[in-house]
Amino acid sequence: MSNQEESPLPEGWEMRTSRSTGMTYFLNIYTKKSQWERPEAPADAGEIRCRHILVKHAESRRPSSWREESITRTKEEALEQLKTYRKQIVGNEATFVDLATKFSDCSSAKRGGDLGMFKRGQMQAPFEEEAFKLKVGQLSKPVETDSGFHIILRTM
Ligand SMILES: Cn1nc(-c2ccccc2)cc1C(=O)N[C@H](Cc1nc2ccccc2[nH]1)C(=O)O
Repeated sequence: MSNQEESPLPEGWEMRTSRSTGMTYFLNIYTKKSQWERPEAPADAGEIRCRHILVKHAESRRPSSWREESITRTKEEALEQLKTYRKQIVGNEATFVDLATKFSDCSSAKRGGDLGMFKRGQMQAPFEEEAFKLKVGQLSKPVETDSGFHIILRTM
């Protein structure tokens, strides 16, 4: 068995055997697309699902939310508050869903921060770029968009 056949496949791929030819092929478990060539990079997830916590500030695109009619905190204050939430989650002092429900400035707070499934091209670029890098279950670092500062948890 060659080294290649022994090394694990990149995330999101499965090795399969063709019923008709007996040849090995590779299946992207997200898009269900297959290829003959052994993949060298994680499978592109055509569509993912994430939760997020958003802390807006006075310079946000819409400095208002279900929590506060007029959001006046500074960008620095917003980022510090979001970092505090992230520390609480990483330290198991609070759950992502609980903090998102109570404190996220996005209307998705009512769903524990769940944004549902989305494809590339649907979210603001910095958010999309970070979200599609995440593995399922992974928590992002703080990400800035025109809406404010986010932390993202990929769930699917
Ligand atoms: C992108 N999106 N999805 C929902 C949503 C999803 C599910 C259930 C309820 C609301 C709200 C939003 C949204 O744009 N909310 C904005 C804030 C915001 N800006 C975002 C930028 C990127 C990703 C999520 C973001 N959420 C707002 O409430 O001012």
